[in-house]
Amino acid sequence: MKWNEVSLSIQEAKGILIDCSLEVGNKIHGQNLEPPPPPVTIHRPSPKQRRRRNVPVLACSLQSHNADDNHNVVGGRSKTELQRIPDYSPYDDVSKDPNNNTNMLPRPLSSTHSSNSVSHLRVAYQGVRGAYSESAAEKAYPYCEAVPCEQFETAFEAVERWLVDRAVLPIENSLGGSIHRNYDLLLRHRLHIVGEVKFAVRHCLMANHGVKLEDLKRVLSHPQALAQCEHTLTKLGLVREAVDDTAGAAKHVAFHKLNDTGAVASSTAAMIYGLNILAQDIQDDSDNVTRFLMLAREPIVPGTDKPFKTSIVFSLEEGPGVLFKALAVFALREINLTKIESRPLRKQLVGASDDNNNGYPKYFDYLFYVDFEASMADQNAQNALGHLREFSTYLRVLGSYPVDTCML
Ligand SMILES: O=C(O)C(=O)C[C@]1(C(=O)O)C=C[C@@H](O)C=C1
Repeated sequence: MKWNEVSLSIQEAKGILIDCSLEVGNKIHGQNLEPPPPPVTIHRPSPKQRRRRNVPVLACSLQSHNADDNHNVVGGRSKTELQRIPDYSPYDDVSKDPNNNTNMLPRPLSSTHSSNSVSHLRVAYQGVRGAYSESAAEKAYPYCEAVPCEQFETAFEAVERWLVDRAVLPIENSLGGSIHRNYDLLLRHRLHIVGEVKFAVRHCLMANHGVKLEDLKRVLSHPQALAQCEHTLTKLGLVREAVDDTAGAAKHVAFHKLNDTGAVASSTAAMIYGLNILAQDIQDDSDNVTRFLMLAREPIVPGTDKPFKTSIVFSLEEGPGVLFKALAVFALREINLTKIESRPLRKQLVGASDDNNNGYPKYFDYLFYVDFEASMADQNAQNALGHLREFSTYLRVLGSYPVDTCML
């Protein structure tokens, strides 16, 4: 069995696609996203727009001329068709497809596409200008046009609808833990992880000029940022209020000229929105790192020339020791796991049967997300997934991508 044969069946893929086609109506910074126009198109910024950074996504209908997106017609079929029927990818079990024709597969990105060499890309991130996610997008793709999105889901949709080329979204933080919403969205959408970015997050407490620390009664920020500054904010006795992103908090405080409210955000956000920094490095631990995922419509070809990591999601039959057995497939082959996360399994997403637990309905089924240190180009990793597949009820490779070894 080949690495690309380990994934959900075509039937299951259909289920996910149908589900995600129902999810419409999100907004990219105030603009309603219409259902995808036929044919699928992408907004290519004019040279003038390209010079203006952070232009929010506009649904418009110019054809793509991006070298990276040259798969509009694949094997005689338009990209539109390929997206409506099962989303072909090297991760799908093509051997189960009666119409299997590898010529129809979109050409995967090469592993260099995930590296810093890609410029002129439009990269979606969640938040407004000055958000940590914007900095992470710029670290992942220097010279890219970073495109702000209101919600995580909007960023996923923007990639799927060819409005942008990539998305960079947070997945875990060394102090605050996992960003569960993005784990759930990874399953619901059919994007591929093509890279990761680790970003050192250094929070500042900021307020309008003239406002002193003792004037503050409350503080606004993203829930993750508030959690990362728990001790400091408790010591200061500030009431915490959660908003969509850290830079959005700074913008709100500045825009409304609040004089009893501060924001927890980056020094970049303080500069952009003209706020005064009252305290620096207020995170509970100086090692505060957020890991972001780089997402694309197509996977990269995994390599063995540098350290690679692979992310998978699976579910298991009920029974004693099944999780132990699942993890043993990696231990037996000396493959190191770097992350394990469990999330509730929503049956309609993976097409699982409505099974009973000794006659009692079962409410608590789980999906397991695992990251391991190996490339899917490595036979050892392929063997491990082949083994796991023997007793998993669902298995999908989310991506095999280079490890980020450079901290910013
Ligand atoms: O609000 C921001 O600035 C973000 O980029 C989001 C986010 C997150 O979701 O975890 C990213 C990094 C920090 O951990 C705090 C917040």
